Amino acid sequence: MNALTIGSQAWRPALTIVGLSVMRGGRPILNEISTAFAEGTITAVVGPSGVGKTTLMNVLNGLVAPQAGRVAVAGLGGLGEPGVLREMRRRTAMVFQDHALIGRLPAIDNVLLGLADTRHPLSLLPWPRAARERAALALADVGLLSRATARTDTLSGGERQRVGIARALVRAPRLILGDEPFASVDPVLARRLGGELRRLVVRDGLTAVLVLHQLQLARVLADRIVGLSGGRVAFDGPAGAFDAEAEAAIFSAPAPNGDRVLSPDNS
Ligand SMILES: Nc1ncnc2c1ncn2[C@@H]1O[C@H](COP(=O)(O)OP(=O)(O)OP(=O)(O)O)[C@@H](O)[C@H]1O
Repeated sequence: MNALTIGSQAWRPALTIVGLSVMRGGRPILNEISTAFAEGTITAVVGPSGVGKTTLMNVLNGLVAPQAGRVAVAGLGGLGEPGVLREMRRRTAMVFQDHALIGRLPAIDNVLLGLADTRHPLSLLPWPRAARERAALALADVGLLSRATARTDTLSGGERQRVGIARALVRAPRLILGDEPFASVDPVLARRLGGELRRLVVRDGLTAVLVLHQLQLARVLADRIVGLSGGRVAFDGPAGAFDAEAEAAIFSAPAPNGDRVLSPDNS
């Protein structure tokens, strides 16, 4: 795959999307989208409500099949080709705003649930030592090792968010997909957690694609912003170039029902 340029830097694309079109409920949602996501970077996907951000994430994790176009995974091939989706899922971790953690379990046991697909679903055996060590390392990566044995429902909102991120990281993913991962925490904490995630993305050369509503967060956290409007890519460039004009072009476009769309940070 060709190098992906962000600003003046060239990156190795991990995922490349070419001519992607998706229909939902008989309506075209995404129209001939082409873009790429690079290793060692965070890409923020932004755009008005209903534009198709979650739909795009669902195409990337294979939950929604496109009507046209191709998603190519570096070193593997197209998502529709035999075995590629399975391997892609193995390499992918999802980060949610609500991690659906089990409150009565210690934090480390919630992290171990990230490895659930590595053993028999009905296994009653204790987790092997190697798995517990991986979980402890993931908790250390998010600065929460000291709370490993604390019941999850005694942790703060930010600490629970870190447990959720550790549960994603314990899978040793190459790709992190997040749909509004910081929507349930305040902007200051969102920035801090985002910064921690960013450090790991850079350290391990991961590829992160995050749907973000908070544009200020997208600007400081992401290397690159992909802005969707009217089913198309209306902005695709370095986060630093996502200026007021770019924001207005995306969020002032008429919504399908004719309403004007307000920018999320100003509404
Ligand atoms: N299963 C479905 N069946 C029919 N239409 C759907 C389905 N899922 C999504 N849609 C429609 O596709 C469009 C895009 O939805 P999507 O959830 O991708 O938007 P979004 O940009 O993530 O919105 P938001 O920011 O509000 O979460 C919406 O009009 C939605 O109603």
